[in-house]
Amino acid sequence: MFALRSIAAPAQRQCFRAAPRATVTFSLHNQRTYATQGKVAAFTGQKDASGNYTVSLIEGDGIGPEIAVAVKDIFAAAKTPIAWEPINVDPILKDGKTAIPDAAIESIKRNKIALKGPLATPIGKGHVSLNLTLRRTFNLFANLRPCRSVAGYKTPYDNVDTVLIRENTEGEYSGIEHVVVDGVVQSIKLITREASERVLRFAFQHAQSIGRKKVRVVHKATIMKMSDGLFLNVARQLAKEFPDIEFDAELLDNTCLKMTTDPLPYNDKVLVMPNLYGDILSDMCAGLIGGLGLTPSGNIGDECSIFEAVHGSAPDIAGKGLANPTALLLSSMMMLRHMGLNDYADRIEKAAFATLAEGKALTGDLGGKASTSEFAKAIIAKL
Ligand SMILES: NC(=O)C1=CN([C@@H]2O[C@H](COP(=O)(O)OP(=O)(O)OC[C@H]3O[C@@H](n4cnc5c(N)ncnc54)[C@H](O)[C@@H]3O)[C@@H](O)[C@H]2O)C=CC1
Ligand SMILES: O=C(O)CCC(=O)C(=O)O
Ligand SMILES: [Mg+2]
Repeated sequence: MFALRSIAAPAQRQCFRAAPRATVTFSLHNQRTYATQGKVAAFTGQKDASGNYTVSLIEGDGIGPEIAVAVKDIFAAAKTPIAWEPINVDPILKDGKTAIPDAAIESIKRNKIALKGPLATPIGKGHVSLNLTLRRTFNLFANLRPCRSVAGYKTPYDNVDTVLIRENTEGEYSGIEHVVVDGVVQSIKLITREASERVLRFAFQHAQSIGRKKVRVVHKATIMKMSDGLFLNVARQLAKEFPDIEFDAELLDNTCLKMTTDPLPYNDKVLVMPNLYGDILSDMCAGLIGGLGLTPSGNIGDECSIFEAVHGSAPDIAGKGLANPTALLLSSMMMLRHMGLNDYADRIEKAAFATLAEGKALTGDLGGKASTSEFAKAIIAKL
């Protein structure tokens, strides 16, 4: 996909991978974590004449096509009633702004649902992030990012089970930047009552539906008194509508300290926060359980939803068959549950967790030697 991009190519970046660790077994099966309940509108896609739902598929950049093949193979082996509709989201310019091609927009609008591999973003000059463009185009206001320890894969923290919800359409990612004078630039963090209220409402509803009794806003209203202050005040007001949910708030830096010291007190909460904080905290949470190869996400909107891993295109390992497809696979499990295909999700997820727990066919990020496709085949063998 890179080669086709007219606007710019992303720079390679130096990254690190989680160190391999020994494995132990413990059990952790709270499938409600990987659900999307609390959504404002239910999935309304229709089956075709063969009984399949059509899902728009963006394979993405870097490791995207490799992990997408793994998910497609597993879905085919599980006879999941999904017909994939591959779409091309190479950016176009509309009125001087980065936009998604019309055919891709129509596909997602028609199907109401998409699975997406990572899309790379150029640093500095070049097109606006296509990930953000997709979220804004379809008004995918809530980015749900659950993060759960993988049974059998030992990290410094056992039984992590965090649920993070990130405002997904504005905040620090509004993309409103300009040069004031040479050497001085301004970037506007836009926070609106409307977008804050809809993501906060989603957070309270999601907490109710997954049986969590606490919602916590993560913020920096001490510094960004007006913008984060508005987000926090809207949350305080909204909390009155949910008397069964305990509401509180925590400063972002303190949250980072506490989560990396002991994440377990966060297992009974839903965390909700402005855009950038959620972006950073969700990668941090991934680090608690074994890395970005393991954490899924859903971009939830009223009319359609797009499911994707938390991670990016991983240029350091792309094209080598090394990528861990678990994060995209778990994202597709969230997608299946969102579509009401819970039995398929349960079955595939069980096979995936059994493969991870067994530890014989792990990818390199988890200390194993298996390729992406060998890992996928091991899951298929357990279906
Ligand atoms: N939602 C999306 O599509 C996202 C896109 N990006 C884009 O991805 C590109 C690369 O960004 P980076 O900062 O390198 O972050 P990254 O998430 O692509 O990679 C960070 C580190 O995690 C490892 N990693 C990520 N996914 C993995 C997997 N499935 N299996 C094994 N290891 C994995 C990578 O090898 C790398 O060492 C950038 O252009 C960025 O804009 C970044 C994050 C999210
Ligand atoms: O769009 C990008 O380039 C990065 C997005 C990102 O980091 C995320 O969605 O977590
Ligand atoms: Mg990110």
